Amino acid sequence: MPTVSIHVVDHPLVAHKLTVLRDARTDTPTFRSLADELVTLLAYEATRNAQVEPTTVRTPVAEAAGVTFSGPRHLVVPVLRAGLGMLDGMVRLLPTAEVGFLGMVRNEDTLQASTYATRLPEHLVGRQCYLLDPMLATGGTLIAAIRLLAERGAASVTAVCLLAAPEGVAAVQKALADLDLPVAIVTAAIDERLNENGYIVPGLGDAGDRLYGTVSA
Ligand SMILES: O=P(O)(O)OC[C@H]1O[C@H](OP(=O)(O)OP(=O)(O)O)[C@H](O)[C@@H]1O
Ligand SMILES: O=c1cc[nH]c(=O)[nH]1
Ligand SMILES: [Mg+2]
Repeated sequence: MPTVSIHVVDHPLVAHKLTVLRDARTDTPTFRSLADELVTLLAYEATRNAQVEPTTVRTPVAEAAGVTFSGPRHLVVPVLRAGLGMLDGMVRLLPTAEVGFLGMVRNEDTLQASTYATRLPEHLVGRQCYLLDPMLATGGTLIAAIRLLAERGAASVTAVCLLAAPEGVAAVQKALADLDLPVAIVTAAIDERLNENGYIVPGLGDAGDRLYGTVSA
């Protein structure tokens, strides 16, 4: 089994929301709330392998068999800045998760990612981790973020991305083939390609700018 598995969520609600998100006419407030809704739908798929153990509860009528989360608390890590726009949508489904932060930025000339902030637990042994980053373009950002979580002992890493480029998916699979923990990418779509500026085509533009109303130089 490859270390990195890819899950494209095929659902009309996801496809509809993504279409409006892509639309250049969609304003920032609408973009933000749609991204939030879309993440919650992706989170449903991303948490499919959440560890649970059997338990029982007493209903008003009888004893019922059920499950409860097991193992150490989940860790949710938005990759600043744009990943912050995905945090509420994710923790809506995982309210008991701990939240860590990674600040990363891609140099738009070299397309190399660098890390400017790290606020994570030192040890992640046994913990299921969820990385939030809307755009998987060249893959440089995600590769560095996943490696960092793996080095700290994460039991698994699931990256939730709104959009991915085929080049980025291939780069992540190649770069992380040596890892011995399960890595998954859950996304709403894999687009056609990257353009000469490293942007996803057709994509949705710069996710951070569209979420926060800024304009890239
Ligand atoms: O796959 P890659 O080629 O590494 O590119 C993807 C990264 O680029 C964007 O972040 P950006 O650097 O624009 O930072 P921002 O979130 O602060 O806008 C995006 O949110 C990803 O983190
Ligand atoms: O298409 C892209 C590529 C990188 N970052 C973005 O925000 N959009
Ligand atoms: Mg940006």
